[in-house]
Amino acid sequence: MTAILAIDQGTSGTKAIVVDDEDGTIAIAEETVRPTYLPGGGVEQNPHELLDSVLTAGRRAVSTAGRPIAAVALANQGETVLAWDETTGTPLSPAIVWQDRRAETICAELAEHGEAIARRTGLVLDPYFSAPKMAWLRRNLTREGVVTTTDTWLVHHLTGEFVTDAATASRSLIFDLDSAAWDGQLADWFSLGEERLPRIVAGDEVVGTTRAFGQETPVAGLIVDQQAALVAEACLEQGTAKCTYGTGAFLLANTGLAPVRSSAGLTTSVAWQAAGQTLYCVDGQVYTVASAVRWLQDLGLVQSATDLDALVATESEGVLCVPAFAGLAAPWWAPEATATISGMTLATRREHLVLAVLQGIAAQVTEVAALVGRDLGRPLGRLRADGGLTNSAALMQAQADIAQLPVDIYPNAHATPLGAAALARCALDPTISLKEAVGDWQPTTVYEPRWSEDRAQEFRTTWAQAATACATKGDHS
Ligand SMILES: O=P(O)(O)OC[C@H](O)CO
Repeated sequence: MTAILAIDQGTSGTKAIVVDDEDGTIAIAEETVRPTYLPGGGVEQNPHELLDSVLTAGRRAVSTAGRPIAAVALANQGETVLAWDETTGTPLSPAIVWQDRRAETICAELAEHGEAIARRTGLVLDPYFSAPKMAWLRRNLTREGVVTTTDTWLVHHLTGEFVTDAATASRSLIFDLDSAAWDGQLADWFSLGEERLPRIVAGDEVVGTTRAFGQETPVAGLIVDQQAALVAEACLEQGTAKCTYGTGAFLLANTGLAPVRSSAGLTTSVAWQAAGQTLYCVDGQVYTVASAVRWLQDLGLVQSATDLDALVATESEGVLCVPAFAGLAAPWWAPEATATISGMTLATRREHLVLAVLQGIAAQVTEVAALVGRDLGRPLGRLRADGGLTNSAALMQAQADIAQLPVDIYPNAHATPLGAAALARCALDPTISLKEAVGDWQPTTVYEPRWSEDRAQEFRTTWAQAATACATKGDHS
């Protein structure tokens, strides 16, 4: 019986679970964290709040589980950065969240290197990734201390080590995808050449030990949250794909041992490093999903995400939403794009707005899914889905309808921590394969497309035109 504490430090909250290889998930604790949205596209978090949430949720889960834990695993937001003092661990800046777009100026200045950066990193020169944010932070906030992604800081607090995992490093724009190592030339371009960068570790590596959750325990299973969900959903073979519907939606497809460069405007990253191998994935992003629902809540149109299905209209009556509340990612890469809702009349009710937002999210995921299929050389046959918003039948049905794909709902609300836990299990026992650590799963629900192909195609065409209009409206170049 081996119990693992797996912590998912996400944008809107931190979830800690204790998962046992015999009894499954035996304890869950969650802490909300609140990003601050600033004018000009800034999105920040209080680092103390992040650390407190990790410690509080982790300790509560361990205490509820009431049994010793063999390892602590940590999934992180991927591209969120902060400056901190390496001796004391004290934060020297707010955490600059992945949704923050203020590093756009940094990217614009490096435009002439855009192609070379894309070739070497598999990413697109966009403020979403961590290096532009690190450079922006250095220029505007502080030159003191080290500047890293949040995982490095959290793990330093737990273990005293200075590390990040290969998947997180691959989200930076200063990481060479083929050699899976930091790239000095790229770091120079971002004026980060003098920075002390963390040691890159594998997902199945024990990086140190912590006493933060009781007795001394190894820390292993470091990974980006999206990649962790890819592991949990057993997307272990080339060509398998999942979409997580959280703060944003992230569709990732495993491309195996080959870092396939997207010809379709998607990004390529390390999926995970384990058993001495580096696996890669291609991914597309919808920046605002739960954030878009939160916006509906803030306007008083819905009370909570659980209201969506009760309030949604059956037909949108021509109301169309492009939910680009924090710019548009793949394949538009338009950080300045803003959301639009069109087609409203005096007969438009909040139910239509709710449906339009849900359809807008599903349409954006659909465009990404189609491009993933292009990069894989064959269309996706089905879509595995996890994340809090898979609870909305209206969203999932819209997804199946618009994408014309069956959507398989992952049966567990904790895909991300489960993926990190699987890697930690492999770290504790290298004789276990990742496949064995993950196990099989059956969808709780399968949403089959109900729309005709023609209707889906017509909707996609209209929506894509609206998205392109949003993307070009924000383009001042
Ligand atoms: O915090 P989440 O779960 O919305 O995920 C954040 C993403 O990984 C950002 O790239």
